[in-house]
Amino acid sequence: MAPVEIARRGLMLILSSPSGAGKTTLTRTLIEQKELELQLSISVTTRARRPSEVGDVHYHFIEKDQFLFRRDRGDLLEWAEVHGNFYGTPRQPVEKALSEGRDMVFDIDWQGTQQIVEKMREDVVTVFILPPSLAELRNRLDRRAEDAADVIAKRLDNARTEIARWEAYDYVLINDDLNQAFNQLVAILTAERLKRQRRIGLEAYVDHLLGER
Ligand SMILES: Nc1ncnc2c1ncn2[C@@H]1O[C@H](COP(=O)(O)OP(=O)(O)OP(=O)(O)O)[C@@H](O)[C@H]1O
Ligand SMILES: Nc1nc2c(ncn2[C@@H]2O[C@H](COP(=O)(O)O)[C@@H](O)[C@H]2O)c(=O)[nH]1
Repeated sequence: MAPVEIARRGLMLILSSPSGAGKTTLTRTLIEQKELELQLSISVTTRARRPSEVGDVHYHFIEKDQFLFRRDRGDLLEWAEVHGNFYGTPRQPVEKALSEGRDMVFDIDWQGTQQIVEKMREDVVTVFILPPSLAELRNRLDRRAEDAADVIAKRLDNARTEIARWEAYDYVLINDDLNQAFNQLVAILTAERLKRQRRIGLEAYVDHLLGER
């Protein structure tokens, strides 16, 4: 017999952390696992592209005037200034995915998370990623070797203020062992996908079940 499919609303899985705690690594690993059927929300940013990044894959890299134009036209679901650059989530792909029952993953900061939670609480699952220590956070940013020393210093300066936001999140993970953190994320996703409120097809399914002879 074919497995029973229950219609479900799409969900928005949001990951935030101080710079270097590992949310990009975790997000990319989630997306690479095709069976998880997650779509990445590709943000617009005014930040310069890192050597390892590909435009329109990791970010849509745009100029500040374009960013402000898109923001003021209402194209962004949320936006924030982070570490001296502008970042925002394009609204249209999110609305399309959710209306089609597909799930999206977001790598955004606490300010953007707050804005999306205010607008769409029922569809949002928020996860804060903590590092095992501040020393390891510094090591990771150094080892990543993608940002200039002054950029790394600014990000480390901001880390304490960002970490202070952990209590606003539904789940908090410590990304010490990457595999463990990844498995914990998948467990969160699995449980959230099973939430009764999201499974809009359950009522019809139960009606059908009870109608059986
Ligand atoms: N559990 C882990 N153990 C060791 N290194 C890790 C772990 N998780 C991530 N890293 C490494 O740490 C560095 C920072 O990770 P990543 O870029 O994912 O952080 P981030 O939170 O997305 O940072 P940013 O906000 O600056 O984009 C990367 O080089 C990544 O490979
Ligand atoms: N509010 C938003 N924050 C975003 C978005 N895209 C990324 N980010 C956050 O910015 C910082 C820095 O990112 P980096 O790629 O320059 O290291 C990090 O906290 C991201 O989560 C967004 O669309 N909105």
